[in-house]
Amino acid sequence: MALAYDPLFITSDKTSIDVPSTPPSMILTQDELKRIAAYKAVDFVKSGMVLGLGTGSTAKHAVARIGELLRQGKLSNIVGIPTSTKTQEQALSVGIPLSDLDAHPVIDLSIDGADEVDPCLNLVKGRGGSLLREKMIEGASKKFVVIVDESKMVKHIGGSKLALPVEIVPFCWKFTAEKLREVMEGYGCVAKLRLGENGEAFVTDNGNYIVDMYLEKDMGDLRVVSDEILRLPGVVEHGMFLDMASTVIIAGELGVKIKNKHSSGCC
Ligand SMILES: O=C(CO)[C@H](O)[C@H](O)COP(=O)(O)O
Repeated sequence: MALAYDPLFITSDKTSIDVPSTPPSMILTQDELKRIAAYKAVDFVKSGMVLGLGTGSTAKHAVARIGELLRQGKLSNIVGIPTSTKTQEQALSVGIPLSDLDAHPVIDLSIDGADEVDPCLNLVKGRGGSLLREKMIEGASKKFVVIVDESKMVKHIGGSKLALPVEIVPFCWKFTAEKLREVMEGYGCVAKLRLGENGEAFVTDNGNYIVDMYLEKDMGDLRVVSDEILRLPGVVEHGMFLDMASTVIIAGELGVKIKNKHSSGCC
């Protein structure tokens, strides 16, 4: 029997979604799934909150929704802390008052997308290039809600064909990229400087470069690998967000699934 898609259908942490033997009657695009996850996360937003505003094609739906609720008078007294200049522009365009971490060192709630999520809610982020500000802001948040479509769920982060991003200073970037490759050699690493649309090095909002680390093997102990990367002079930050997410909202063809950190069985 085909299952109809119901965006309000929410499974609990431990419930797995059964894959129907026939396709669902309503196929949603990846962007529609992202929007559903984003809207569900905005349900956590209350008037008076300081909010970390994420970056990317999923987070932009949350920013748009917060702006809409402010305009409708359903939310008030919100302060947004944007994780990129792009999000800053969007948030201003939809009427969200903005501030920064200096003025608001404690954030009530951050909402952002991710590139990969593992069963323990560890993340890879930064394929959009905003990993440093995202890690600073989301790390300062009492609650960090991650919004993804189901394609982002993986068994092990960093082990997919997509890269683990590392932000590095531009000074002698080849030297740092080579040191990174050496540290990650055991995982079959190819390190590539990220290029922008103009074919030049992609430059982050912080004036840095990004090296994308393509790994053939799963990383072992993520904390050990994280420490090894961060110890390298020239490295600013990497895209592994370990033990940071409080909740992950996953939108799939069969509905929305919410996973909480304390019931993931890992923490
Ligand atoms: O980390 C990020 C940007 O630095 C994004 O959150 C991540 O790349 C997911 O993006 P999208 O929602 O477009 O799939």
